[in-house]
Amino acid sequence: MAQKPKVQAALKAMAELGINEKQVKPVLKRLFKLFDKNWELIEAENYRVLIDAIFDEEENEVVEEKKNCRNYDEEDMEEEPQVRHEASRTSKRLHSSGHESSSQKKKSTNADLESDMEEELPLPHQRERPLKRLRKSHEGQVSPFPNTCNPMLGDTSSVRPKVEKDELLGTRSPQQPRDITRSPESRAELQQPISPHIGNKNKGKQPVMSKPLAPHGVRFKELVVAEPGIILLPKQNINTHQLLKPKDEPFTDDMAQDEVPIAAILPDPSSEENPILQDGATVEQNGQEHVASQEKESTTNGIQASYNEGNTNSELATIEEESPSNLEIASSPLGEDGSISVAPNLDALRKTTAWDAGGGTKELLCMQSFSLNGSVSIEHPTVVTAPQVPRLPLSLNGFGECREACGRTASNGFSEVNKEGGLEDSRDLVVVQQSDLTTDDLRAYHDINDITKGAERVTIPWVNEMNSECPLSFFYISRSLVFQDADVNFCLSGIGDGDCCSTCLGDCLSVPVRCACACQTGGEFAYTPEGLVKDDFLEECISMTRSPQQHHPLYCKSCPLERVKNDDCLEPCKGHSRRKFIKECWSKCGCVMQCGNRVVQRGLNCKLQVFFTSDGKGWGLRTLEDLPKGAFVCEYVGEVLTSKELQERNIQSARSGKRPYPVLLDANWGLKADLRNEEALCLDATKYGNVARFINHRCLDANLVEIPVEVETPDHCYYHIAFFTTRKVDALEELNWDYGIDFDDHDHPVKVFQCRCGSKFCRNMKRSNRSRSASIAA
Ligand SMILES: C[S@@+](CC[C@H](N)C(=O)[O-])C[C@H]1O[C@@H](n2cnc3c(N)ncnc32)[C@H](O)[C@@H]1O
Repeated sequence: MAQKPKVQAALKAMAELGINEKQVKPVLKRLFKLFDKNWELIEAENYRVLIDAIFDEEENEVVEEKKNCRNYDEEDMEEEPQVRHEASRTSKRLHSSGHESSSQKKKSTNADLESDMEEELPLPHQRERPLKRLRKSHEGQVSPFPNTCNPMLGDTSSVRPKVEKDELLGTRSPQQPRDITRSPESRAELQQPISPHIGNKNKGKQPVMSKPLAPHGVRFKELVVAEPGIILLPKQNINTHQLLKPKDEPFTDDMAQDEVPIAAILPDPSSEENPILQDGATVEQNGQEHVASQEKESTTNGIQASYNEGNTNSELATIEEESPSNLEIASSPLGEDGSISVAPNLDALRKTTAWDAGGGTKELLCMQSFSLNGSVSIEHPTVVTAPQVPRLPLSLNGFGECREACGRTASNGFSEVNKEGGLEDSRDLVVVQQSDLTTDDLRAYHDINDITKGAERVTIPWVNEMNSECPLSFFYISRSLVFQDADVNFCLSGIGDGDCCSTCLGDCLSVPVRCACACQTGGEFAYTPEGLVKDDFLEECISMTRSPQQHHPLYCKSCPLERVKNDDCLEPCKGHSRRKFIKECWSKCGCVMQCGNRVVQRGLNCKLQVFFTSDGKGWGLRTLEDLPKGAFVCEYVGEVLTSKELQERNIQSARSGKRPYPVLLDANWGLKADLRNEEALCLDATKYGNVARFINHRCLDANLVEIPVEVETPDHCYYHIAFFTTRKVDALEELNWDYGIDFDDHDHPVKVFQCRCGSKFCRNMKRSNRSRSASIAA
């Protein structure tokens, strides 16, 4: 009986979620036994386990009902099947909304819960499968499952979703988003497994870590509404990542644990030379001393300078001088989106902002300082202007939205506005496994008119003319965000005078004298006044990508990729493509946002469309307008991971069958001696990404080339990967880039997928041919 108050508390908590006692008690009882009477486990994270188990229970019931329904169908073929299915669903809802099913009745007649808990009864449905959904209740929130996303309707949590007539009749159009506003009961439907990607193995059935809130996670500042339209940003570390369950990703092929990220170049395996470097020197593949030292003179002075500067206390003084000012963040896609105040403080954390271009949600993330004793706190001002944006209801994976019914929201995945106009972050929401989402759910999740959910300057529709599949869910972000440990330092003090053009005015391109930023880009502006990459610059970038061996790849003395494997024996570096950088003007520059040397930072601006390819590559991206050669299309946006974090994800993904799909930011890896793991970065767009995650691979003659672009930091560790057209691209052509995969590398079996690029230079095809001829020869 000692548990009674706890039982009551649990029942109360569930009641607040709209789950009635009769549903809760038998589940609670089982958990109690399962966890050996350990209430802590049951209570953890606002009864997360309990909620999950209740959903599981419901799911089983749904399956049971479906089975019964099927049996019934067999007996009675007269009734129209779709109607029956929907009727079954309706009946499920009715059961859930208070009308007891016979099974529930049985359960509800159990003896008193407390006394039951003391008994050592066999557990009827003891599951080994751990949590299916994660939930964190929201303080002060009336109901986490509002039945409406219309803020004007107030709390309607007690109202059950009515079954629409067309839903009953199965007449809802396939493109019509279903009302994703559900009661907890109706959410049982979401748990029914789906297979958006046929052939996906292990569809998200791996366990979720039940360890709550381990110390990783994207740390976003919580947005708190002080008054409509004004958001305060209290300091808080939020472990969003932990709330995200692994989900099926759009990358459908197996990748080995030691997968090579797609930006890694792999030297010709026939080449014997893969020199191990000595004394910090990098050596090119033919054994000559590497040109890294020359490179350092020409390209890494800035790096060194910024590190040195960054480490001095005098920088703090500089920051203090500048602190009262509001600085425009030029990296905003719109430039004018907001300003930041640079406030000196001695926090261990450095924060910066990333926000959508729609003028709505601001996401903040914390970035660890690596150089200063103090830190620069870049806080976004209180300028969120979407007070009337509705709070999202229970959403599909915790981040979806009810756009159809509610109009456009400013959310791009990290926070959302509640009924009162308050912003909430994603941790308050239920996370549903990707594999649990039905096609209809996904259709509702993605705005068919804009997969970016308003995060970009332009809308990007998606279309599937091939089948009924929908893009899998992911968090659309328009700017890369640090996952956790990456030393990304958007520190104004880190930008030396030589790295910016503070004395410039207007448009740097319009004056004959090259500004400091141009000097950082090899002495010339990379862009034409029309905003295209200059032909010779572009050609060199293309050549470096297509023939990396001719451009002397860079070899790390101790490659971060190899280092993090924790092997006893450190493997030699496999080589990294040499790159040409573009340095754009930024906040310390005196020029205007429309300066011709600010292209990537102004964000995506082409008419694009996500579409389902007809040649077996899944989703792809195409242009809806003709694009000239050298045009900026988009950048590759994702989570910024360290090489170690990448390795951890690789290990996890090898276990789960899902993998990250990283692109290395390795352009300076061979240049900087003793690169720390936290400086060896990559972008992973698996969960958080932008439209670039839909761009498919094409061997060699791709119509896009990736060019490293530095905006906020000149250290070459973190930079933007921007895609530019390699030639004129016609409207409706699919966009593609060469992932740099070496399908021939047997040491690292990176058979990410069976390449269907269709290029006559296809490396995968060549390999298949070679192995075929080898087997014929044998
Ligand atoms: C970055 S995603 C591109 C978007 C992806 N097609 C989708 O449906 O979400 C990379 C994945 O797309 C598929 N893919 C990309 N290029 C391909 C190609 N040339 N041939 C076959 N599959 C390709 C592979 O499954 C690969 O793992």
